Amino acid sequence: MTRAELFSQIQQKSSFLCVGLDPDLEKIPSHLKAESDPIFSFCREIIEQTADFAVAYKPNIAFFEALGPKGWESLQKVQEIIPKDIFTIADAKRGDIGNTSKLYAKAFFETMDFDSITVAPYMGKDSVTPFLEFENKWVILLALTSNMGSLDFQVIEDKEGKPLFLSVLEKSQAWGSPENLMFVVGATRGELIGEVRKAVPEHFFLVPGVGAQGGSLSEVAKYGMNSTCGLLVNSSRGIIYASGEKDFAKAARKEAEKLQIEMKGLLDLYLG
Ligand SMILES: O=c1ccn([C@@H]2O[C@H](COP(=O)(O)O)[C@@H](O)[C@H]2O)c(=O)[nH]1
Repeated sequence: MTRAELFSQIQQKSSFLCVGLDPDLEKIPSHLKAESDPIFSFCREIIEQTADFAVAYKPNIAFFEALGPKGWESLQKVQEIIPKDIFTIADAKRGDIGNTSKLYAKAFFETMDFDSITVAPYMGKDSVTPFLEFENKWVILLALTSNMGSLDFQVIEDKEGKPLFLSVLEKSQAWGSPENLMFVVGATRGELIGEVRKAVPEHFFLVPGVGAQGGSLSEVAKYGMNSTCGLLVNSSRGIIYASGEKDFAKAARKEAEKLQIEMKGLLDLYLG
């Protein structure tokens, strides 16, 4: 999917919502456990009920691979039923020496057909560029993450006072372009989102951390929105576990709709 197509989806749906698919066998409603593939059934119902409001889905690979071969099978099935006009993100946080990254890229872009993958920048250029060699596919590079531990390394300043996350943004911009490179920026990072936006005015951000982690959607839009929205805001637990009962998918729909309504207001406010 191109950046223009993504923005067009955002405009059509008045939404920049990414629904996170983090299906945990211990949390899904118990009636689904009688199904042959409970994880797939859970995700399918969530997707069916939220697709009107979502411009992206982000399966977190950990929740699938933890289940072994069966989990990979569920993941492949989930990826295949996501409507083709909706952007897909494999939240896998990969990255290794070039030779190995190439195979990670093949796994998620060819064996499976995800539009994008999250990648850790720590191993540098040769660990990231193999993912960027695939046409119409995206790398979403970790820049300033939503967790407390992001303060351990990402904000450490160099001799000139520049924090590490800004060095990551500046350096990596040369590896790709706003057409194939996005950045992960946590919703919990408040005003720092504005610093990231200054460094990379054109690129899309994947923003996890609203909902269960308490990040503010209005702050994200205030500091992070650009003229083509430039934001995919993710909520996982806040949507998919809105209810643990038989009505879980309807409850997920309500939560997704609430976020979409708030997003429409923000798009109207900032983009007119
Ligand atoms: O900085 C990051 C990067 C990735 N994540 C992932 O996003 C979702 C968030 O889930 P919630 O339930 O909405 O908190 C989850 O898959 C994380 O692994 C992140 O939270 N922060």
